[in-house]
Amino acid sequence: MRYKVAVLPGDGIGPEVTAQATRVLAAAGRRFGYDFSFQEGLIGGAAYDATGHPLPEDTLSLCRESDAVLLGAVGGPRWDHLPVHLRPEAGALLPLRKALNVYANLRPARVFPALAGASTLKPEIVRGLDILVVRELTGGLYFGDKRREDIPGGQRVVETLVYTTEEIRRVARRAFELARKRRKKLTSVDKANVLESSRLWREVVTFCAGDYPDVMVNHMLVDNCAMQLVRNPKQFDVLLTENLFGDILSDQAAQLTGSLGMLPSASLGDGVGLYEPIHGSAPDIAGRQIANPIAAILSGALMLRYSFGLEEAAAAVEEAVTAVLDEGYRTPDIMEPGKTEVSTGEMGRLIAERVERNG
Ligand SMILES: NC(=O)c1ccc[n+]([C@@H]2O[C@H](COP(=O)([O-])OP(=O)(O)OC[C@H]3O[C@@H](n4cnc5c(N)ncnc54)[C@H](O)[C@@H]3O)[C@@H](O)[C@H]2O)c1
Ligand SMILES: CC(C)[C@H](C(=O)O)[C@@H](O)C(=O)O
Ligand SMILES: [Mg+2]
Repeated sequence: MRYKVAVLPGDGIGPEVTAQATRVLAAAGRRFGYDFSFQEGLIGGAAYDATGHPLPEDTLSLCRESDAVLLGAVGGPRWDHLPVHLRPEAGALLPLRKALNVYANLRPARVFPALAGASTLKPEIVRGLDILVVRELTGGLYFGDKRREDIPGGQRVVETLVYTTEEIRRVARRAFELARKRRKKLTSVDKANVLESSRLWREVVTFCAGDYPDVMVNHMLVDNCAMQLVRNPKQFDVLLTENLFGDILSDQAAQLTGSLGMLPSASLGDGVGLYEPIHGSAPDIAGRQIANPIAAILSGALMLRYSFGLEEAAAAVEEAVTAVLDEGYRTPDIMEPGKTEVSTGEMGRLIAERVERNG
């Protein structure tokens, strides 16, 4: 079987980590007898520099014609001065998510056994942690009308937060389905004490819950949730929330696992899936082969699972990550005394070799 994967390395550490993710996917293909063809496309600042636009039409067609998309990261200070429609984030990443209609963003935060001591929290608080953040990805403040206007004495900005019943329902149903396959607990996070959009969110989630009587549901205000995530994160199974809250809470959840460099994501709609680590282009460490490629590699595993249904291959990649961490190999962001520090490329090679040998 042949799968066509569009690879969009992007900016900063994006190319360094996607190179390791494709290396591991190729190894999984050799082991399990699948053929992955990787076709690269330009996105972000790299695309702007080469073509004058951060999301060239060619890239969009490549993604639409592929079976799945693997993205590194976009953005960086070099492009921050550009008008908003040409910036890597607002001009490329958000339009790509919208174009693929990937409204459900799955961000699993799992603490690998070897990394319970790498978190900044006490090991007993995070050991065994396994949370799935389900973030709505194509609505909310990110996509509402915005404008900036001059007023006497300064300026005035308007941002619009729009959600429809259907937008909430489709992501909620995905989250309930996922909760059903896990520990059957769903926490919906909102700001219903202030925001009208959150009141609708809560109503729709409550209505959907009627179809999933086996899933235990609770609602939590986002400020409390941020606190609970560091106080007692193991109370959570699936965390369902809107776009902006999900962005913030997932970076926070990532740190529970030891590093932002550990958290993968799958963005799913009804067509082509988009897979990306949740971290950004990390300009502070780019080009030095010290970035952690595990988030990108685990995003590849999510692609195997959710886009291709190759559960055995997905599990083999996750087991290989577990094994390599158990053997004591670490990139600098998760380094601890007595462990062996390796580069981005070495970490990718070790995981790929494991996958190919025995998972
Ligand atoms: N999906 C994306 O493309 C995406 C996501 C987030 C941020 N960004 C963009 O990236 C740029 C930088 O943003 P930022 O610095 O706020 O966030 P960031 O996620 O790039 O980095 C935050 C911190 O985490 C570290 N870090 C991130 N990934 C790492 C990895 N794999 N291994 C080791 N350390 C890692 C960085 O070195 C930095 O100290 C901005 O332009 C931002 O808009 C893009
Ligand atoms: C770069 C930015 C637009 C993006 C987001 O906020 O969605 C990023 O932070 C992420 O988490 O994927
Ligand atoms: Mg983010």
